[in-house]
Amino acid sequence: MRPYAMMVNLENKRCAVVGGGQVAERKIASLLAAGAAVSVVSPSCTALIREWEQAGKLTLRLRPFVPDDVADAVLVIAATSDPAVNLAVYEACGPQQWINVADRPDLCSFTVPSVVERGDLTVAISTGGNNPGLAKKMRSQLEAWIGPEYEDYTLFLGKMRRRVLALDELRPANKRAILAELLDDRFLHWTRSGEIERRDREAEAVVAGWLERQEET
Ligand SMILES: C[C@@]1(CC(=O)O)C2=NC(=C\c3[nH]c(c(CCC(=O)O)c3CC(=O)O)Cc3[nH]c(c(CC(=O)O)c3CCC(=O)O)/C=C3\N/C(=C\2)[C@@H](CCC(=O)O)[C@]3(C)CC(=O)O)/[C@H]1CCC(=O)O
Ligand SMILES: NC(=O)c1ccc[n+]([C@@H]2O[C@H](COP(=O)([O-])OP(=O)(O)OC[C@H]3O[C@@H](n4cnc5c(N)ncnc54)[C@H](O)[C@@H]3O)[C@@H](O)[C@H]2O)c1
Repeated sequence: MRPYAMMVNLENKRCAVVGGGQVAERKIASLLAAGAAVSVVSPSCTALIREWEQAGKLTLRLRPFVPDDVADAVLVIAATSDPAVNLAVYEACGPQQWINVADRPDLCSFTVPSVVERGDLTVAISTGGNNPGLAKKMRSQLEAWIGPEYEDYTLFLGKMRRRVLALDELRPANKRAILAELLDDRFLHWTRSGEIERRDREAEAVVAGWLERQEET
């Protein structure tokens, strides 16, 4: 199996998590962050899952799993400590549901990567199930390299890209040249050092320079 990596919009999508331990908690945290409509079923759960329930962030059924619990979910995670229950969750799912079985990579129709998040910038690491510890280790190595400044830097590049693409008077080749120049490290450097006004001014100067050059030719 060769996986297909994609970014999924889970806003308001029904997601069922079976189990309420540490693994379920980690998976639930990322589902909630993605705006999913999460329901959890488990006879016991962590304090944080209980807090989420009390804050109205998810629905919680404090009892053992029954097959009907996953009937209307588009995405299902089986993360109990009982392999027989995890298998029963898998068997309760149809081929149209996305299923993750925490202790059975072979049954998963999707697995969860380790993720570096900097606002709209996402870097996902999967080892194809070979060693999740390696994915976690690489995440912390990448986090040291891709610092918090990348959140603002990504927004800056997004804003400039939209601005440049909307300039009807610019020829497509010149738009590409500006976008390439804006990716120069000096703009990252100014974001990192907090020289935001300078960065934005220099970016505008790049755009103005190409507009001028175009008029001359
Ligand atoms: C990345 C991450 C995402 C997340 O879960 O959010 C994730 N596991 C993480 C951590 C982690 N998991 C485990 C350890 C203990 C050390 C060890 O055993 O190695 C640690 C490290 C720790 O906790 O410190 C144990 C473990 N994991 C799986 C099995 C079953 C098996 O392999 O058979 C067992 C043995 C259970 C047992 O012993 O009973 C299976 C899966 N775990 C995956 C994802 C998928 C494959 C990802 C890939 O392609 O690499 C897959 C296939 C299914 C899935 O869960 O989607 C998250 C790091 C998040 C982060 O911090 O960045
Ligand atoms: N995929 C991963 O990332 C990963 C990482 C570590 C462990 N695991 C596997 O995931 C399993 C869960 O790990 P954990 O640390 O969260 O365990 P845990 O013991 O902290 O939690 C297990 C949870 O399962 C619930 N549970 C037990 N029987 C149930 C039932 N019949 N119906 C519903 N819920 C039930 C318990 O109430 C508990 O909340 C482990 O057994 C391990 O094999 C997977």
